[in-house]
Amino acid sequence: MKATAKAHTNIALIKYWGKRNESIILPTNSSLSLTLDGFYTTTSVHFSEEYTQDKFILNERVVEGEQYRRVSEFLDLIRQQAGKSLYAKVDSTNEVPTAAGFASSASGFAALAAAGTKAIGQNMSDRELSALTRQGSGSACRSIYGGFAEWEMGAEEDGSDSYAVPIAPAEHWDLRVAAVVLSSTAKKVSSRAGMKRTVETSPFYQGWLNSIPTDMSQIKEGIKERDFQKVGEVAEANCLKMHATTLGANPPFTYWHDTTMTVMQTVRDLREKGIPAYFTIDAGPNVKVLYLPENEEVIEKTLRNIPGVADIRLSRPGQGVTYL
Ligand SMILES: O=C(O)C[C@@](O)(CF)CCOP(=O)(O)OP(=O)(O)O
Repeated sequence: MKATAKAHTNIALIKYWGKRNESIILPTNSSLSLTLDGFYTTTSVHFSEEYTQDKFILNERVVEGEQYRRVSEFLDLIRQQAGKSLYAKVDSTNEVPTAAGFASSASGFAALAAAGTKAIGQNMSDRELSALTRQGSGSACRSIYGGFAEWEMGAEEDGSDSYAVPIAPAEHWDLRVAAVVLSSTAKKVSSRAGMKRTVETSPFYQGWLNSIPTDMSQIKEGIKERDFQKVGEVAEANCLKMHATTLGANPPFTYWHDTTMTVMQTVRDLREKGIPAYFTIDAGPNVKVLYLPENEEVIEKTLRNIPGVADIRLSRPGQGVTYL
């Protein structure tokens, strides 16, 4: 009983930032992302009676500790849903330059969910697979689909209506993303810890939640119309509101380093010069820049010249989960 699946990471344009339920990962707000072609995980899962415990291999190295525990607990969910008690060997290869500030957990859990359910003999709908993936890592549930996907927060407390739905396929719009990798490697607050502290202590948090419905309807309109200015403005403002909540947390924190802000200013300067570009930032110092294909050369050159920038990784819209 073996299967292999491939899933891409995604970049949130409307951020998931807060849980209303930590144990089954239910969010406080809906979010929307673009699946990216450049970064992906390939995972094979083999369930067999020969195994006396789960085994997790990542990029040809045996994984133990917290990362192993999260994978083994996720396999428990798959075993439970299938009514089986077989152990498994999980073999994953990440084409996600973890340093690029992309949540490799997004492509990782989406590929694991797809390969694991297939291997154990469960044929799930995309929504069921997304709801399962959500319990591994929230943002991963959006990677089931290619192109633009919305993770509907749902209202049920058992999470049965909290999963991602497709908004537009990758072919709908060739929107490009440049990941600006900074050389700074200072320890950061994880997205899980960062959103928990913010939800629990930031006086700005309710303001963040209040702004989501309008942001979401605006950005979906912009995607439908392929209106780059509208999508870019909403995404950039949404990211700034998310990060504003961390400044009000107790204790306060920010993910931004000095080079983060230099990149943000450079993107604003590009707009001043008539080159449309917008930034978004997740739970780390790295910046992702949205741009249009015709400006790829000037965008890459400008970003690469910023002191403190280690690398630029370009990406196009990517496909949803596939079985190999
Ligand atoms: O991707 C986004 O919507 C925005 C973020 O990347 C941060 F900016 C959150 C990602 O959180 P995730 O790693 O999915 O958390 P988990 O559910 O605790 O595993």
